[in-house]
Amino acid sequence: MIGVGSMGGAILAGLRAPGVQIETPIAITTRSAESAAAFDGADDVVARSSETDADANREAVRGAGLVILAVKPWMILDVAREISDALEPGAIVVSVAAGVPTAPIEAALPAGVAVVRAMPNTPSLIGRGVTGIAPGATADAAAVDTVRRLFETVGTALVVREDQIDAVAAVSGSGPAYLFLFAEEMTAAARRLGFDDAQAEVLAQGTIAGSAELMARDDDDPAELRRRVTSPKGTTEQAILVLQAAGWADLFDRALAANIRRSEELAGE
Ligand SMILES: NC(=O)C1=CN([C@@H]2O[C@H](COP(=O)(O)OP(=O)(O)OC[C@H]3O[C@@H](n4cnc5c(N)ncnc54)[C@H](O)[C@@H]3O)[C@@H](O)[C@H]2O)C=CC1
Ligand SMILES: O=C(O)[C@@H]1CCC=N1
Repeated sequence: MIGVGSMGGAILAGLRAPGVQIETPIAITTRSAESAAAFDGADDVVARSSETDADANREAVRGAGLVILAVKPWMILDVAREISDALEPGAIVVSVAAGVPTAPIEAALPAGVAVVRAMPNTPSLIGRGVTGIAPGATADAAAVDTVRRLFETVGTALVVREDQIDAVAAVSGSGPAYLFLFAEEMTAAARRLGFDDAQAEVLAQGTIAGSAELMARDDDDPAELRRRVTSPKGTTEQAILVLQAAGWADLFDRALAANIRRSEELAGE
């Protein structure tokens, strides 16, 4: 894995969780020596720093059947070119970068290397990720299956067409941030109602976490779960009316469209 920041780190933590069966050691690189040193002593990870070792990325991919590129979108092509001559023939290269299509990555790599795009999210850290996977032109069904199984070890994986990956990023890739924003705002609103920080955290964040878990476990859809809270002529109804009057449906459409526009821009940067 090249790049072990927020997203790479979440995938790595999910892969290292007890019960996950994966061939080790996992070779990783980070930019700083300090973040690589955080893995000193681990017997399942070999970490290198690209800052202190110019060959770190090439060394990490040597002999690897599966390589995950988890650096920033604007660095993906440089890193692909950098590791190109060290890749095993037949290796699978997965890019989790937002925006960057498979075609330029394929062009930066040797023929015979399969490129697959994946759009994961940070709940992969706790084995609850959602990942969209799309093969590039060079990836066959076996390569897609390998990548799907990899991401299934850290959550749920969905194979989509590449032209749907930006939309996956807008919904599930970025999705955790929308929920955390909701949690921030609800906690702040609870504080403004007079609760102290600890109380506001329990009331707001405990409710969001419990509701998410209920939605995950209950077969009923969110509309039905909401109905069960919203007594006719009750209190919830009044709050929902205020929220809906703010134009939520349109707001979500506009937010997701802005997200997709940024992916399209990233493709050209
Ligand atoms: N953060 C998220 O929730 C998601 C991020 N992504 C994608 O994941 C990628 C990484 O994003 P984040 O993890 O958020 O960024 P980040 O900044 O937290 O992590 C980037 C990592 O790349 C490393 N790095 C930088 N230059 C390097 C080099 N030359 N060689 C080796 N490692 C190098 C850094 O040390 C760091 O570990 C992006 O392409 C992003 O679009 C995709 C889905 C969700
Ligand atoms: O914000 C970003 O660009 C990345 C892609 C999806 C989630 N985080």
